[in-house]
Amino acid sequence: MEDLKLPATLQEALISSLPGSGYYMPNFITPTEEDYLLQKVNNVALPTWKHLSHRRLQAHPSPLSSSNTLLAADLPLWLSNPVISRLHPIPLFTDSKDNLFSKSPHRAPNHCLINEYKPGQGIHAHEDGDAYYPVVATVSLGSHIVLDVKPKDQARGPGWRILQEPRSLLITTGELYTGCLHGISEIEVDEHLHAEDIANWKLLGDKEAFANGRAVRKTRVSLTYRDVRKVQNLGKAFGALGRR
Ligand SMILES: O=C(O)CCC(=O)C(=O)O
Ligand SMILES: [Fe+2]
Repeated sequence: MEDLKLPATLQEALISSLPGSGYYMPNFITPTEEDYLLQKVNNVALPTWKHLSHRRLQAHPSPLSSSNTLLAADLPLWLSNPVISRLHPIPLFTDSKDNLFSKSPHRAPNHCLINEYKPGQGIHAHEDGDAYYPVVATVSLGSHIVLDVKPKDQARGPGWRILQEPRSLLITTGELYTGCLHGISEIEVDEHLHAEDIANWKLLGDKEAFANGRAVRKTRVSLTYRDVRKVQNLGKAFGALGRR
């Protein structure tokens, strides 16, 4: 049996050295679940992938419209379970009735963007913007990667580096979502992986794997779960037309 040791509350997973709210949980899924999810990601029909110059991506249940609206549909079961079902019961803090998505418009993620990066690929510094409620929960599959975070206001300093191990969950919300940019550099080897350089060092699941301060990247897939604010229910839209 592959045992998971999840924190009892989100507070226990807080990356305390960051300016706003970031949470990190190593080993959020098991190696068996990681294999299963990678198989699901890789077995989609080829046109599901959108090819960008430095990564490729899938959007589930579908891409957003040009007005950032999601057509109402459920996430596929393999994206809900085990990730959302495991995150849902974790309270914000002891005795809290709230979880990560309690205050989001749909009280749960309704969208998942899946990115794939080969070694040497990445994503330029950007913000995710207000199409989404400001919470992103990201599961990493297949490889570690380093997320670079920097304040939009450069006067507030150069920023932070978050090391995401394979099978980990990273949550960015609050000031980290709204006040910072995030990106992944286009390199094949991550270096300077030390306690002083990595914001979530204390929370890592396997510090030994980074003992020499460097790690060669493999292909990494990220499942990024969000709650899209605007959802359009086509059934209802057609119903309204029919009544006219
Ligand atoms: O792959 C990641 O962890 C980050 C992806 C990202 O920033 C995005 O999809 O907006
Ligand atoms: Fe992003």
